[in-house]
Amino acid sequence: MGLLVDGQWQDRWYDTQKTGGKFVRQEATFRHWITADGSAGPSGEGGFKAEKGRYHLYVSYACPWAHRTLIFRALKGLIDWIDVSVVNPIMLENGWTFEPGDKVIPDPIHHADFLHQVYTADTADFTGRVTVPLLWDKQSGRIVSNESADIIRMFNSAFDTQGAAAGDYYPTEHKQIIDEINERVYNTVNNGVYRCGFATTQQAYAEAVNELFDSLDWLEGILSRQRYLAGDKITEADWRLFTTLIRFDAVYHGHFKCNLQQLKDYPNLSAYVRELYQWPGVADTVHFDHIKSHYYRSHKTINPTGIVPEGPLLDFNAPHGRS
Ligand SMILES: N[C@@H](CCC(=O)N[C@@H](CS)C(=O)NCC(=O)O)C(=O)O
Repeated sequence: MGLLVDGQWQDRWYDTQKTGGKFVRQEATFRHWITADGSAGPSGEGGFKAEKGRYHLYVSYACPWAHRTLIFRALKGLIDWIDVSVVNPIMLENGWTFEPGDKVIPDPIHHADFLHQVYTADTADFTGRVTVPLLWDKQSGRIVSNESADIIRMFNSAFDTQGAAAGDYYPTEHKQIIDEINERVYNTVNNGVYRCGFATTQQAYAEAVNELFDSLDWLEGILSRQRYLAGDKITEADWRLFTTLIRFDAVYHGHFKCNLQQLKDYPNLSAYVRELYQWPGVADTVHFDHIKSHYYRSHKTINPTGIVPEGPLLDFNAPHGRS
């Protein structure tokens, strides 16, 4: 684990000393948008028009943020439009790599050994973390975005006039409620599990774990009254929650010490995760081999032996009963 400083790779773990043991995630750096006509989006510059075959997505199958983008690519029928490279799940002193391994898909554009080379191909003196997902424009030779929340919004609508699959996961009438849910889910659940796992003081961990389980109780309550988080239709808010929940019992409960309960202790949340897993196209985006080996083998400060546990045994194909 490391970062680029003036274009040079440095092997450094997250510094939590200045923040009282708390893990603080850095803001993404590249914030341009693909739009239907190439006009500028809500941030960044214009010039990124939605076109078949023009963009390339770099992901890790382990990463919950990258996972969102793979789900939207599948839901919106963009699999043949946007090619994907998949990094090796083990992230150590060189950060994300394309070291050959099961399900690793190499980089056909830069033939990179390391993901940081793709960042410096855009900005030679780049300073910052080298994260997935990363969306690359083959035409201009530039990074479009490394922010998953933006990338799923682009995939949701930018390609619609050119024949993407139907479905609007951020409908105008529900934007406000989706934004409100996203805000709490991001801070206390999506990033909350990392705040538990990467905390380096008891107090920082305790704060994060209590907020996480308060939010899971709140979400369980919502799902006991309605089918999806924003009402009777599935939205972006559900998919953003899903990528954390699907990893919960397998990695966050043990490895990140999110262990006041397991997901299976929440009847509504666990049935809901099964329903979303069984959604057409979604199971193909879930790879527990990469998920488990990434977390247990990459974070040496948390799991020095690198041993990957055999369990728990999970069956996301069991009937969900949420009709
Ligand atoms: N804001 C980013 C966060 C992405 C992110 O942190 N990805 C992790 C993998 S789960 C990563 O690549 N971490 C490498 C690092 O921080 O050095 C997004 O949502 O796209």
